[in-house]
Amino acid sequence: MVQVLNQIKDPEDMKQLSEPELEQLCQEIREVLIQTTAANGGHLAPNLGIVELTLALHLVFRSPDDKIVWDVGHQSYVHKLLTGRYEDFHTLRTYQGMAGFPKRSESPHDIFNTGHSSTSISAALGLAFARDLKREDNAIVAVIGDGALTGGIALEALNHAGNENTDLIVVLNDNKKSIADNVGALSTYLTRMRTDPRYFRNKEEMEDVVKKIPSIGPQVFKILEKVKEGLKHLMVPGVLFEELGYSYLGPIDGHNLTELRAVLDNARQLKGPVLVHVLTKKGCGYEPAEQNPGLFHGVGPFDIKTGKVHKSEGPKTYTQVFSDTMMQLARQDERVLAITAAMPDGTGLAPFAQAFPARFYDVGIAEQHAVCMASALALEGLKPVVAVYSTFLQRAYDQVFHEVCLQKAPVILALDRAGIVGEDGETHHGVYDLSYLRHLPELILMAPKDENELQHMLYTAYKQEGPVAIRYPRGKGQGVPLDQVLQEIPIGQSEVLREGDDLLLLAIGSMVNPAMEAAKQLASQGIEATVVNARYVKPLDKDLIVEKAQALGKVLTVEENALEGGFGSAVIELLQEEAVDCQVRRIGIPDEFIQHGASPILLKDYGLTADNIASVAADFVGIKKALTKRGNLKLAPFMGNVKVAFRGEK
Ligand SMILES: Cc1ncc(C[n+]2csc(CCOP(=O)(O)OP(=O)(O)O)c2C)c(N)n1
Ligand SMILES: CC(=O)[C@@H](O)[C@H](O)COP(=O)(O)O
Ligand SMILES: [Mg+2]
Repeated sequence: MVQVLNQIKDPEDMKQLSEPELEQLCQEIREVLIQTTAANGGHLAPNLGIVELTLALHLVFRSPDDKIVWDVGHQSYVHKLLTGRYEDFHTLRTYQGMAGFPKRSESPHDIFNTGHSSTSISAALGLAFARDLKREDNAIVAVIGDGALTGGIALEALNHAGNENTDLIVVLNDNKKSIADNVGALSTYLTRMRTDPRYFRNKEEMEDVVKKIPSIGPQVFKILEKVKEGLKHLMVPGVLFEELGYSYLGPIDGHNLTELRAVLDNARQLKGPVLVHVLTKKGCGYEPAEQNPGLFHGVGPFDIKTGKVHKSEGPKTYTQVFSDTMMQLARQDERVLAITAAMPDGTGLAPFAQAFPARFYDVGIAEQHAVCMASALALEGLKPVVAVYSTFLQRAYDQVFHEVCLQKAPVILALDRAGIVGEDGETHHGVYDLSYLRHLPELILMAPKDENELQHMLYTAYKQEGPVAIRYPRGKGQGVPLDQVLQEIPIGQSEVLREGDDLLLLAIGSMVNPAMEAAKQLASQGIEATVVNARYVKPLDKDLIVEKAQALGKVLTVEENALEGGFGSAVIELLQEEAVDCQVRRIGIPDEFIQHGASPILLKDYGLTADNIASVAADFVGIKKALTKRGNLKLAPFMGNVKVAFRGEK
């Protein structure tokens, strides 16, 4: 029963609470987190682990004047609950409800939008410089996880800030976990600090160390006396963060509110960059999440009592089929390697990692490095597959261009979560890859209509001697039978699924089956569509598209990608180059960001359904009939006839 949390309309309200009330608040927050994510899904374990730390931050600092930046932002639920959003929290991650990440539009306490990892220190440094330039006097705090700290941009900012004289606090939330176990030398270093008793010098030892510093020692000691409580947390000089220019406080027990408050209070008083190292337990307070923080990192609806995630029946996911095919290829060819940027489970590479540990690389949250490293491996004759979410490959665009395509390196980019991903929302939808990849020379770019085609495409990619990207959606496949023998799909060859005289429905990837459905609906209205599964965005099946467009005069392209520069754009460019006299309409994502919510709702919103394809197609063909009646069959020059339609627009 919530008694304290509902009284907190602003973090300042917490400052009146007694210690037992604060304890009660922590408990209530954990209950609300569990109940809400059990119903809606969400990032439970990261939030359970950061309850006391978030309370301490809001008790010590004065948000929003003091600015707290949450890295990734998946752990900002507690912050949301403490900043006046308890009443609406039940709408978390639902359509038109509260976002699962910080949003400036949602609250003045959300200082910087996040979702993609490792930006908090850069953002905080920018905020700190702005404060200095404006001669303001507020604290700036970046809260970053040990996983996010493996990201290149975090290290770039850490490097920069350490050499600057500006006041900035970096709170490192170290729970030893990224989504899976954290990786890398920094992570090993942090683990050593957690466990090696030499790092836990007591206060007396510290006093001795400081006093012994020639000439300045006693002075420094006097200053440190002022921050007495924090003194016992001061690390010996020489540790990494001190060397980088930070005053290091830690490691601190991240579940001890009193200690956290004392140390953060000290951090607030120190000048220059400060790093507060906080040790937390991911999933703290809910046994199933403590036992399996990976599963409860980002979890679907589950049963609170048993901790069992609600089963969703149905066919294998695209990810599972990708995973199985990788295993098959790896068994046949020892040159096949798998690379992930901190997502072994999400990308389906965990079984590969188990079976072929020597051929598996988890590079941390380092997409740029993953792609560049893959290029070098490929140039050495190996067969690297970088499995990455479409949205996160955006981080490595330049590596795809510079390291992979320019050198014609036969790297396979397996882009999972392409298209609308649902509840994670605008930062995570993978709706730009066709646009940001298709203009790169040398790259072959494909998208399967179903999971069976995915396995053949992966095999086809494996057979190539240049770079290939395959994009496929989040979630279940179509439930089609999977061929036992992998086959190459000729490069640039599309597939005619249905012949009709009234228009060409030209679809790519996840939109092929809705297009076929639409064709069936149209047939019942007397409209016969030719349906083509394009398969390749690059190279396009030029001859077939030109031939059909010329013959039918009307082309409706359908894609789960931004219209700007996407598949439909490629088709328009082709038809214009070939001076084909026809009309084109496109269905896809318009020039706006897509919010969060269940995927079927969002797909419907954007007209990415069989019903809407049928309705746009019927309208398209209807125009032709009207023109014919007026005896005006002559179509204007091609470009003038391009009509973009989405959301059933007439
Ligand atoms: C650029 C980018 N790559 C990958 C991800 C996926 N991702 C989200 S959270 C996360 C792990 C973060 O670990 P950490 O920062 O330690 O936070 P924790 O969940 O442990 O609190 C990953 C890999 C992402 N959000 N952004
Ligand atoms: C915060 C983050 O970026 C990931 O945890 C992401 O939410 C995972 O998404 P999937 O659930 O699609 O694996
Ligand atoms: Mg972590």
